[in-house]
Amino acid sequence: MTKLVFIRHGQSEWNLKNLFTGWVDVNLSEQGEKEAKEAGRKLKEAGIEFDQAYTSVLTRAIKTLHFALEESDQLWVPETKSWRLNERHYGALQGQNKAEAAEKFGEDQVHIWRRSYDVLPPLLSADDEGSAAQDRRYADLDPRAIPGGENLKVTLERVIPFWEDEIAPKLLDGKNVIIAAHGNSLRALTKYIEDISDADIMDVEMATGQPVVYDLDEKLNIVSKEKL
Ligand SMILES: O=C(O)[C@@H](CO)OP(=O)(O)O
Repeated sequence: MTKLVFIRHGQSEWNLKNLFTGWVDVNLSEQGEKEAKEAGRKLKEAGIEFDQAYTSVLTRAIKTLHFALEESDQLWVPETKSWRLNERHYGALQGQNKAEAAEKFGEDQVHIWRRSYDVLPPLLSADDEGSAAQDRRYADLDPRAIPGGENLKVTLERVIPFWEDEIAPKLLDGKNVIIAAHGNSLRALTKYIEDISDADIMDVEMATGQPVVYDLDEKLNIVSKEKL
């Protein structure tokens, strides 16, 4: 049996302020750091040992991974960072307050932007201040791959190639894997591996800093799922 663990980063400074975050590289809040360390203690208690770690290129996920691995005495575990595990890009909503946006555009519209499978948020253009096109960490990416805003469908379409090319082969090789990422990149992966419908995925939420542990058989079928 192979173990696959998803962990959404601990609370970020912008989760705390209730701001749309997406690809904006904010830090963990104090509470978020505690959540990440607590996750590590739970992983240790459960005796889960990893062979490979994956995370995004965003600080809040990377730090969550490191705190969790450090607390479980596994900071040495090899890790790969990829933009493909980034949070969904929230386009021109990034930096806006979610409650204020609901007042301005209506609760329903904001819910559709946040949880519909295929409705895009208002987009950011490549020359907008804050576009990822201006950010050195994406310099090697084809500029056409840099999003101006993503829905869950587009997020899934850029996460899955990374799953298929990098993560699934490790699991098939019997390696235990941890993925520290984001609410929506992990919802995309959850949808894919659990075969959740476009409608039902709207109701799936990931708690910050809570490890979700899957046992997978040799064909990567899910044998069990447990939230620590
Ligand atoms: O702002 C974001 O980037 C995400 C995660 O915090 O928000 P939401 O849960 O609304 O998709």
